Amino acid sequence: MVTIGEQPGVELSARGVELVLPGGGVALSGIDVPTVAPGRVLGIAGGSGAGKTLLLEVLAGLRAPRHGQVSVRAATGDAGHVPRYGFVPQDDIVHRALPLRVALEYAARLRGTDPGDVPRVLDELGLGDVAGQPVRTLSGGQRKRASIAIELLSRPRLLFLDEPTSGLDPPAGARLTRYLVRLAASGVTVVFTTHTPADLHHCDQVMFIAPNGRPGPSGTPAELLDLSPDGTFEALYSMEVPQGGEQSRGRAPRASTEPPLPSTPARFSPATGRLRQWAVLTGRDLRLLRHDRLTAAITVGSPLIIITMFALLFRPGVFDPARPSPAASAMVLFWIAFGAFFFGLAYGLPQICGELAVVRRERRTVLRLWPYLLAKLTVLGPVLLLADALLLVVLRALDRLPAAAMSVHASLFATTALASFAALALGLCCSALVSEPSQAALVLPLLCFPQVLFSGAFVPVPGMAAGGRWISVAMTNRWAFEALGSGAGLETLWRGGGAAGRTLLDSYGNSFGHPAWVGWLILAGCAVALLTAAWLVLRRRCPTSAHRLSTSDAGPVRP
Ligand SMILES: Nc1ncnc2c1ncn2[C@@H]1O[C@H](COP(=O)(O)OP(=O)(O)OP(=O)(O)O)[C@@H](O)[C@H]1O
Repeated sequence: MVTIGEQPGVELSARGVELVLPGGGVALSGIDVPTVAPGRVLGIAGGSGAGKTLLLEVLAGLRAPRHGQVSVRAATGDAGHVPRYGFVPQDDIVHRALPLRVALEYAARLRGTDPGDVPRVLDELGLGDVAGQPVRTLSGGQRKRASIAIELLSRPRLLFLDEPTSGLDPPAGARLTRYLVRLAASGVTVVFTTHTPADLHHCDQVMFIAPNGRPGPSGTPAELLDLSPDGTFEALYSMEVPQGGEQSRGRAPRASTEPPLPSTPARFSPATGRLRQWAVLTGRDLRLLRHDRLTAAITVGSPLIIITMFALLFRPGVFDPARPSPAASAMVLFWIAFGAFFFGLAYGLPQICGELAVVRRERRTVLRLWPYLLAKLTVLGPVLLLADALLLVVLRALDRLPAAAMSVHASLFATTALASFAALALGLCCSALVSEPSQAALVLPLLCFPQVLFSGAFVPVPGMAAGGRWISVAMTNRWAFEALGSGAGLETLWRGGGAAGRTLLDSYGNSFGHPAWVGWLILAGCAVALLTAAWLVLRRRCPTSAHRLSTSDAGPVRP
């Protein structure tokens, strides 16, 4: 039994891994991973596209192999024990707008670890001097170390790193590899992929993946160099060994020239429950807005610009019961409905796609999706409510809305608020579906057009073709427009509006005949359904790991 501090070490091995890609191609076949003892380093090498990342993901439990078995065993003899593990992806994925220390503090809180540990981890990785800098201003090598720092916060016992030295100059790469060796000497089992043969000299064990995911040679660096026809690692890249070939016998513990890192046990909060995650994520979203000034300015500024445009566009007095202007009153209400929809959609669309990689990474360890989505609503909801309220107050103050009882204005506000929330949920759902903010920008007009065309404002629902009527049922803007019309008493106004009013009453039929709360129920239902859809999309796109991090380090093994 091997125990590090209060934590047991972790042993990793795999046999006969075969992985099939979604398209049906076999990416890995017959791959054996030699047993990596606690506190040892395994380097995975191979040509570009050989399957190193895929194998790392299989070992980390992020992909299920078609055949074969991965064994991750805490060296306690307790089969139900789940070791803490970390996965550092190839890209340096950290919120770039945040100062490094702040980004790490939020990562620590999310994982239920002590944010007070952040300075120690930063110092260990030589990042203390740049702790206050926004992540986007760090060099490539510093960002790589920042990415590793995030995983170290939860003191993993098993650490996977995908090409940690890529993009670094040779001395920086060597420093990072030596750091990993020291980390291993403190009891962490380290597995990393690399394109740099020099990295392999630092490993306890090395395995090659031959082209097309076939098994390559494996063993200690010395054994492999003996095997190599020219005594270099480079000659082993294309070498294939028969399936089930001899595995590494391992080697005696390495005598490190540098002292191992301290292995003090981490201080964990009892759990990162949903409520705590929601609070941390809400704080982080607020902080992101604060540090990303341009986004904050657009968030606050765009409703102000739209409200100003509405104020300039509409004439005053169209709701005057003595001299109503029926067609103009319908247009005012439609554009209010569309404004509320647009605020919500424009806020929601950029939210997830810009940080999908971060979500994916956090999801592998601790992130729960409902707290994540609810944090977005918590931060953006009040801004939306404020924008909707301001829209109505300004238009009423300028006599673009009826001089009616408070209850009428409350009804209009409830409609715009629900329309905005439904659109926000639509925006979040589409944001989860696309991969890039640029794609989200392309989706914006595609989502807006049908909401204008099929809202029933320009072509009243009774006048639409059958297909259009069906589509209009799915348009939140239709229900918002009708609820606004009902709440503002559009039918009563039009009855007193002479021939023009009567014509409109005929063409709009029963559009405003139902009470506003019917529209509210539909809008609320749409918001819940779209938010659930966003959750489902995220669940599919951001899988959890089979050995997902348990911050209490005592949960059961997941199947
Ligand atoms: N999601 C996917 N769908 C289809 N093919 C994929 C997917 N992920 C990886 N592949 C393919 O599987 C093969 C192995 O990919 P992998 O990323 O593991 O290679 P790698 O050895 O890490 O390469 P590199 O060193 O260039 O990063 C590649 O041919 C890649 O195109």
